[in-house]
Amino acid sequence: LGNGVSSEERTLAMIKPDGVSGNYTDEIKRIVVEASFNIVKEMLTQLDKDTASAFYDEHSSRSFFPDLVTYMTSGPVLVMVLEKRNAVSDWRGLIGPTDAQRAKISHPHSIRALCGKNSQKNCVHGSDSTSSAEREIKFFFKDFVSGGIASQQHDEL
Ligand SMILES: Nc1ncnc2c1ncn2[C@@H]1O[C@H](COP(=O)(O)OP(=O)(O)OP(=O)(O)O)[C@@H](O)[C@H]1O
Repeated sequence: LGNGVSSEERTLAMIKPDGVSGNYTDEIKRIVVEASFNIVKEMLTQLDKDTASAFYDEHSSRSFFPDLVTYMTSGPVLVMVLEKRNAVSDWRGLIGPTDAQRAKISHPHSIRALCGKNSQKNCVHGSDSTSSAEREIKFFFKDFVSGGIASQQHDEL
């Protein structure tokens, strides 16, 4: 098209504290690259309580929320922006179901089957829709324009 618009889609992926501390980062990144995702941003960061709570705000009324925040702040996480066609659903497919115990049975080749432990310690995160992806990418990478026209951030000058 020549106007910078691409048909690529972006999603936010995160290797959660158990994945990073369990040394699964290299293996997960190998799976990401083999599945033809382009890693366009990455950041190793330690979430504090406010940041983890804000990220999972939609679950704030759930009984597991305090434990979820404790888990997500228990060590560094690796946040990545992944790009390919159908990135959101393809990444959700690769990570498998939320409950890693179930993943081991129903999706034995999924990432959560590989490195998750249960319904909380499930090793990785993936945006569940294109609108969540856009929100989550902005959450971690404020200046990063999601959705294809990433090269035009300076034209307000
Ligand atoms: N029943 C539960 N008990 C404990 N923790 C849970 C439970 N359900 C979900 N969680 C935790 O909260 C996170 C968010 O839950 P959600 O239902 O959005 O799952 P998900 O979309 O598969 O996971 P994520 O949003 O992290 O990719 C889960 O990934 C998990 O860490």
